[in-house]
Amino acid sequence: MLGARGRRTPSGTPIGIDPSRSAVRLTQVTKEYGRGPSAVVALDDVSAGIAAGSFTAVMGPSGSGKSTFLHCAAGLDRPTSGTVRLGGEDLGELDEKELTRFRRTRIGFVFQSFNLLSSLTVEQNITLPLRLAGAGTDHDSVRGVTAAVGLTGLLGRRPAELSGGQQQRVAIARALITRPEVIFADEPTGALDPDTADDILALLRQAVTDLHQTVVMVTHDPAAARRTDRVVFLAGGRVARRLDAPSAEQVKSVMSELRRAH
Ligand SMILES: Nc1ncnc2c1ncn2[C@@H]1O[C@H](COP(=O)(O)OP(=O)(O)OP(=O)(O)O)[C@@H](O)[C@H]1O
Repeated sequence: MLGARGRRTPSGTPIGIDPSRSAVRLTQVTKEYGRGPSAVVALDDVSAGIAAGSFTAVMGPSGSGKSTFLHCAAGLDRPTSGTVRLGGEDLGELDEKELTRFRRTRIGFVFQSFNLLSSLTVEQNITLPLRLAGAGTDHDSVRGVTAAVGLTGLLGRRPAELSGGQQQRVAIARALITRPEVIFADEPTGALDPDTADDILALLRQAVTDLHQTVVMVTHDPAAARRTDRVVFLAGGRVARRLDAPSAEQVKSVMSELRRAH
């Protein structure tokens, strides 16, 4: 059901999530931009695991390393040192071509700005990852995914003929179509009004609960973080706190603490 929060064990772990099985694991990841005195350490010896089948938010003050974390975890950027394992694969061992193929077939992305191709129809946008991966289009799964995200009847439209919320639904359908091991979302509700944002969060929750996907989302919004199973807080490029089954109030309070401290 849309918007349903997963049931939890007494310890707070959502039922269905196996915390011992990481979909993504970062081990001692450091990422430096630039060299010498002007070098910036965006991630500083970060170790973190994302449980398979969980919905995780990454939060932290501006400049704390959230985007860098997401980019390194998703193989969009390479750490300066440390390892990232996703679905049993050490991303550092893949060359550029293998990494590109890995991203296309095993990872889904959702961005704040939707990143749809304006000249393609909704259906063509959704099936693009399959075509890029050289896979055939399975019409049943396209119908299944478009129905799940509420886009039935809009497949022939172009992005400019859709609302922001509908465009983000297309982006989520496009991320789901390959049944990736992990979906990474960078501020997916940042450009949407609160009601539409809530619908999109419900959809991401549904992908976790009903489709058993793993979703990792960077957000600034405590109301969005409240919908997740766990929040990983970064501060100064390090993991500062973790919060399971977070309430918006708890998230706000940790965020104020971290802003004061950094
Ligand atoms: N390409 C880059 N070159 C140099 N420094 C960078 C680069 N990208 C990020 N940084 C720096 O790395 C640090 C972490 O940046 P990052 O974008 O990961 O933080 P963030 O938490 O996502 O920030 P925000 O919430 O403002 O988007 C910041 O100090 C930033 O200025």
